[in-house]
Amino acid sequence: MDGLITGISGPTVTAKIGGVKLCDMVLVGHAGLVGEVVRLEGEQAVVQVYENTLGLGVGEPVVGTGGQLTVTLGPGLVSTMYDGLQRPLERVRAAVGPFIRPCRDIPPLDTAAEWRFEPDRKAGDEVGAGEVIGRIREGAFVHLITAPVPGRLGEVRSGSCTLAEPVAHYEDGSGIFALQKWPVRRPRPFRRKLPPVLPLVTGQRVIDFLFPMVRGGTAIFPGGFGTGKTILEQTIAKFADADLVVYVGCGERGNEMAELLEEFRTLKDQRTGASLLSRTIVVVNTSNMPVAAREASIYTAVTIAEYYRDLGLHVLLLADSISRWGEALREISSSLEEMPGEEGYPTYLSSRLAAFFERAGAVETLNGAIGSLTMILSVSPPGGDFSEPVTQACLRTTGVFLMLDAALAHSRHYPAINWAQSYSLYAAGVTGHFTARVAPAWGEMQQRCRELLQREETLREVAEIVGAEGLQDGDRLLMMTTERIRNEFLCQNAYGDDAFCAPERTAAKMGAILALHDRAEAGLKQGLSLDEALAGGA
Ligand SMILES: Nc1ncnc2c1ncn2[C@@H]1O[C@H](COP(=O)(O)OP(=O)(O)OP(=O)(O)O)[C@@H](O)[C@H]1O
Repeated sequence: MDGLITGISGPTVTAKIGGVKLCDMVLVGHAGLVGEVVRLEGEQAVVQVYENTLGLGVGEPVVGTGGQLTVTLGPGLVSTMYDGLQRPLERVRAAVGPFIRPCRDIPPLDTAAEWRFEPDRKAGDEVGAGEVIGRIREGAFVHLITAPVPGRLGEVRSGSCTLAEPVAHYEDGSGIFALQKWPVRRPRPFRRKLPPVLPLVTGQRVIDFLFPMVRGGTAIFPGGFGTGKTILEQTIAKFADADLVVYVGCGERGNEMAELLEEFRTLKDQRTGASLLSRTIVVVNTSNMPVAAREASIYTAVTIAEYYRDLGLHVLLLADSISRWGEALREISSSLEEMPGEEGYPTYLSSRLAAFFERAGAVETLNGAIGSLTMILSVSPPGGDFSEPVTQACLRTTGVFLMLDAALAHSRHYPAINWAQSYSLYAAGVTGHFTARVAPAWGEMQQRCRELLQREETLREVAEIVGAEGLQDGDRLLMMTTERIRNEFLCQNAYGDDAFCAPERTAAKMGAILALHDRAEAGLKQGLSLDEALAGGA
């Protein structure tokens, strides 16, 4: 399966090569750049190259690998920062310096590191495909080492091992390794999908209280330039109630990713007290990296997330921003001279995004455990126009829509989530959970809060005409209460002690605001003036 480059157009390369299939991974040029076959016409293959093609020449070799683009999965993924092709960036920097260039000899997982293998099965046991034969502990996570094919075990090790050597052998001498490779475009299998009903606490009051997330759900927050997308993604990454966080920096600034890593190293996980990095995997494809590799980074990240989900964990995938992936699809599609769809995006944009969102969910794994993969993705609509194709395509498939409002951001109301336009399709189910477990009045308070904010919307128009003084005392009280809701409840400074708010405190805060409102309202009914009613109620 060797061929030759016949043409190059940016990241798209045509090659004369036989025996390759669609989506096969090929190595392009003398440098062995990683690419994927995206079109086949007889012996002519069109290859999408995920690395910088600068200096690549016609006539250079193209070598088929006989398989698809894969990720390597196993112990050692956690705390690592990868690029879209799963190169461990810190080890690459140590080897070749800060400017990454193709280097195939640095494996994604450190094959020299020692792990402790605890066998579940012994020599002579008959095992089925996918059956667990032992486990390796990586910090708080337990990796299940499974048999790739059915057979009888000839030898099973116990104790110290590296990823380079087999932890067990079949009777025919073939080895079973603790690491496995999985094609990124193929969703990992599970026994069955479960309805996502358990809340995912983010620690952001506006989300947990008004637009709750569930484990296994999907959320997007579109917002124009500077509306706080990155800060919101990072705050959720720090405080969300997930076992593991996979954070994808897709086409964003490199310095933001560097700061994030530095912060994660020093910050502690609320639940375990360990460093936040010990529950985080970062996949970066910063704005200066090849655009086409954004496609690879998204799929690499989701496959890693699925692998940890299959260990029975609640995994949260955060991507900032999904629009940069959309832009990459547009660029790739135009270099392939495909028929453009809306605004130049490929016609398959919606189906590609929908298939990606389908990989989220709560599942019963093949081993009978319950795991979930939740996705919270930021969207950067150009010019803050939410009618653009990527936002619209995401809207059709996501359960939570958090609209970041430029006007709120300009008035420094953060997180700038517009409470009138956003929604959560999971709210009904999750409210019951919070009502039963956190505060009996949760559902009722949520309802009242929504009503107050809605009534304020109407009153605001009246107040603009007659002035606040022209309003009746009852209406002025309502305006005062909603101002408190907005400033003290919906606003949350990501840099202070208030960055995380547990559901109990969220309920207490809302309870206090509503109690004050009720006392003052009762005072008004008894004929007190607003000032007297507020003083009496305070
Ligand atoms: N919760 C918050 N608390 C305090 N400040 C915030 C909060 N969210 C955002 N900000 C402020 O808003 C600024 C812009 O936020 P951020 O960089 O996340 O926006 P963005 O939407 O990702 O921008 P871009 O479109 O450039 O990627 C931050 O530098 C910060 O000062």
